[in-house]
Amino acid sequence: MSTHIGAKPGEIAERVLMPGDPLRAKWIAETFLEDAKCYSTVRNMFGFTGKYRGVDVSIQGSGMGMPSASIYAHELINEYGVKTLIRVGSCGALSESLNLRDVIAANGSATDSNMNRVRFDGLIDYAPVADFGLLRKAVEVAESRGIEMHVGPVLAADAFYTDRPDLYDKLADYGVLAVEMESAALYTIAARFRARALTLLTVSDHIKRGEATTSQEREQTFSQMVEVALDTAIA
Ligand SMILES: O=P(O)(O)O[C@H]1O[C@H](CO)[C@@H](O)[C@H]1O
Ligand SMILES: O=c1cc[nH]c(=O)[nH]1
Repeated sequence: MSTHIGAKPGEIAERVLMPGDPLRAKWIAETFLEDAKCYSTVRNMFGFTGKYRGVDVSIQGSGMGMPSASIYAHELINEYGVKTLIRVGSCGALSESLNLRDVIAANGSATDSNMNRVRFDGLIDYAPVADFGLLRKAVEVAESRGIEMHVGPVLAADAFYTDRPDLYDKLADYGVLAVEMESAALYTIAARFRARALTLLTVSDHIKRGEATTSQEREQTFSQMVEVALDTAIA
């Protein structure tokens, strides 16, 4: 057991999908894996391991925001030997060219989080980026499945409810596709500990148009993103 994950050594696969929502983790495990077993219920942040096309894959909820996701990424890599982490999250579209349910691969992650300012003494604006091999594979998988993949940078924000919508507009001007809350921390921790990480997102909200999916849809309907993530994880 690690501090926040209740798995025994060997119970977590080298390849892990990480949704923020623990109930999305349960849905993914029950819907897409064979012989899925729950290895952790600590804090109700469920984790499961099963087989996808004969390969061991785990699904670990990571919670909302970078402090929570950092804990799970750190422990998965350092205490359980995880090598590949693919976040499967929801996001709010900033770009007018995106629609609800579009799938995004985040090649890089801007952030308003202070975590990397502390890491680098405020001297460096570290650029958290996706693992190129995983990104390329995800794009190939999406193409082969006929899924349009939008590749671009996202914002990893500390706040879900922002006081600065003007900054969202500015980021959109600079090509930032969407906002979510974990990718910068995931990319940074994976880089630090020599693991591979990618963030895939499904547009659950459109910030400019005020469109939104329901919480049930966020939990149980983002199949295209999950299938791309699973095919990428086992490639
Ligand atoms: O759907 P998940 O993976 O939780 O991701 C997004 O949804 C949560 C906010 O509703 C944040 O965690 C954000 O990053
Ligand atoms: O962080 C997030 C996730 C989904 N939708 C948003 O608007 N923000």
